[in-house]
Amino acid sequence: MNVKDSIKNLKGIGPKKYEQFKKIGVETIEDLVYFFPRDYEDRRKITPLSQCKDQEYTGIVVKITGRGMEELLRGRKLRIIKIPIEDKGVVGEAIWYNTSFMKNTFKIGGLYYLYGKIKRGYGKIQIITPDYKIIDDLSYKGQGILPVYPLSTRLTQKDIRKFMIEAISAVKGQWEEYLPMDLRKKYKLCEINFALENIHFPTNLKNYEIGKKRLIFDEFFLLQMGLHLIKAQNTKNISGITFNIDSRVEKFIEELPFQLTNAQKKVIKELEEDLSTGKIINRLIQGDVGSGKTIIGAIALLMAYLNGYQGVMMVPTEILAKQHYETLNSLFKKFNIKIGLLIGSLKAKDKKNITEKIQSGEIDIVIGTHALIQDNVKFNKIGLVITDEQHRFGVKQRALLNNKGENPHVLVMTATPIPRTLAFILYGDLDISIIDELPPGRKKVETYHVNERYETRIYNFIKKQIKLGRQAYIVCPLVEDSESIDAQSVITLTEHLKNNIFRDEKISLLHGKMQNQEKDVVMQRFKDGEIDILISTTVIEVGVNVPNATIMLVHNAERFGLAQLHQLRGRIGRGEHQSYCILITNHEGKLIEERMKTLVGTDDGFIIAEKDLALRGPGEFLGLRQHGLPELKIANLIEDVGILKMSQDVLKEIFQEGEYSEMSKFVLENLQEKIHKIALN
Ligand SMILES: Nc1ncnc2c1ncn2[C@@H]1O[C@H](COP(=O)(O)OP(=O)(O)OP(=O)(O)O)[C@@H](O)[C@H]1O
Repeated sequence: MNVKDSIKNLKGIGPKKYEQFKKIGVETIEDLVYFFPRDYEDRRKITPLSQCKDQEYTGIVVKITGRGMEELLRGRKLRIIKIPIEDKGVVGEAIWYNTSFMKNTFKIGGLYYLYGKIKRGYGKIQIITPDYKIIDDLSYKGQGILPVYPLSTRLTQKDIRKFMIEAISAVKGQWEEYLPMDLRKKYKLCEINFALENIHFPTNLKNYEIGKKRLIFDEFFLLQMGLHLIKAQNTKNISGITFNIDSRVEKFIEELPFQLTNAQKKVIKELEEDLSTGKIINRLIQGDVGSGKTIIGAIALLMAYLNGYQGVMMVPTEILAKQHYETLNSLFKKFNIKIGLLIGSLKAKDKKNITEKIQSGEIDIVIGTHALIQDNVKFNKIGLVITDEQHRFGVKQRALLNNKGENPHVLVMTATPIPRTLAFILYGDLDISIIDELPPGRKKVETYHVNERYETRIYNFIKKQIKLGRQAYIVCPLVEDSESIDAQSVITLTEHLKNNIFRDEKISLLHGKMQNQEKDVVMQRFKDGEIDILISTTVIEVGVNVPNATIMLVHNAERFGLAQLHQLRGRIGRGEHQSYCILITNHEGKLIEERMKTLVGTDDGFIIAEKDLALRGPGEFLGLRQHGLPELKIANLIEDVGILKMSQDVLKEIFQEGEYSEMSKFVLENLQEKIHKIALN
């Protein structure tokens, strides 16, 4: 038998069983062997019946001492089948429910191995619905370590175990090793056949660990190999638009009201190098909150413009789109650049007008939201696509925008630091630039974690700040009160504060349920200093830039993710004044305490992101179901970070002598199909 053969070749798999396996994605022997256990049962131990403990799962060796009895309970609905057992003079019962045939299954006087849950009480010892096996003599050593598979169809553990044993032995030794021996030795990775056998039926725990490590490695390695190949493909055959480095860019940078930080300079240099070589750039720019990503985007857009191409920037909210639109207009005052704003809330007539100008090339740079990816938006000559806050857009949306031109350059900007490990997997097809430095002169935001009892004191403090001319944000998790969620709401809190606390201050609210126009007016007034206190949901989370705001008060901080709180805190500390972030939690708990402590203790977004990821797991961390993470079968992004790093090292080593070295050819030839399956699906 071959690993590619259908599982129909296994004894006992008829059309019905086959259908069941198909449902869990298993059609070939290979699929089956790559269907990994979710857990194991240690069936090596045999406990004397007298020493079995209540509720314990264990194996026992017993003699069947008589015929089974059947009892009817609950108005004859429940049948209990009791089989008498005995071990060294101690007697007990094996129990089954509603399966009368069990009465006649056992040979009276026969010796059996039973594995199941023990129940003790009222002087009785019972073993509940155990697995059983007739054995020859008392020297029986148990069944070893048995796999427990995830069950979702009508297949039973017994079924899967049986077919697995058969499959593994049918293709024994046939799994092809793709890793060269010296690499395996260096990184202490076992041979693939050994790994696959020991992940299902480990001879001992050590071999299980060894096998598991190899398979986790494979999963990470193949995934990254796939991304590596996509990246190579993206850049190899298709040539990108070449942007000439224009001295006007240099001049523009010189005339900025501030000096670029070294980190910003480094990223600009990386961009210039990429853009002038004729390859297509696909680059992720990661920077912490307030690190100055907008100016990088602006410089890239300017380069496109000076080379005669249109540029586009897509952002996740209208507030942000408008803010960038204003920033770019003021930055590019000296140039004759036409900038357009395309957002969903424009009147149909204005939208039509803008799209026409985009198509005719009259508009050079477009800033917008999702409205940009509508079918009717066509570009004249697009050379650069920037998406801000990438992970709020799906991968598909990014592709739609990228496809609006002939291979435009792509820059992805994200303000939510993504832990390196995740970034490699989510954006493995992109080059990564990191801005790991804040503009000089920023004062560190002071962060405090308190409970509700401090509210009055905090409100007094806010009053003082407002007297000094500053502004404040107050964030709540809910828009309006909810019966099912016990948390502060924007509407109720605004009423309360207006009537009782801040009678003299100018106070306004902002939330996602308001009309776009209303939101704009409020935001604009806050920017202009006409509002002192803005009570808001997290609509202000990304990108909003009001340097005069110095207070961020978050109610029910326990309800937000760490990365999200860090983003909120990033709204302050953007000007010359000392800023304060106050996190009020309304529930207690060790985990809440630990999370708040992280925020109080550091303002490094990367450290916070790592911690958030570790505490909440990747799905929660990214906050979206469609987060683009591949489904991993055996590897765990948090627990197995060490192996992930190792797989990255191996990848480097394989390609260090070039794509066509003996080593990389060997690995690639053996892997083509697998890479496709894992990485490109
Ligand atoms: N090198 C610099 N020196 C001084 N100020 C700078 C520098 N670079 C950017 N800034 C200013 O810092 C502020 C924050 O920049 P920007 O809005 O680009 O941050 P960001 O990285 O987009 O942050 P966020 O993700 O929080 O919005 C802006 O007011 C910008 O003008």
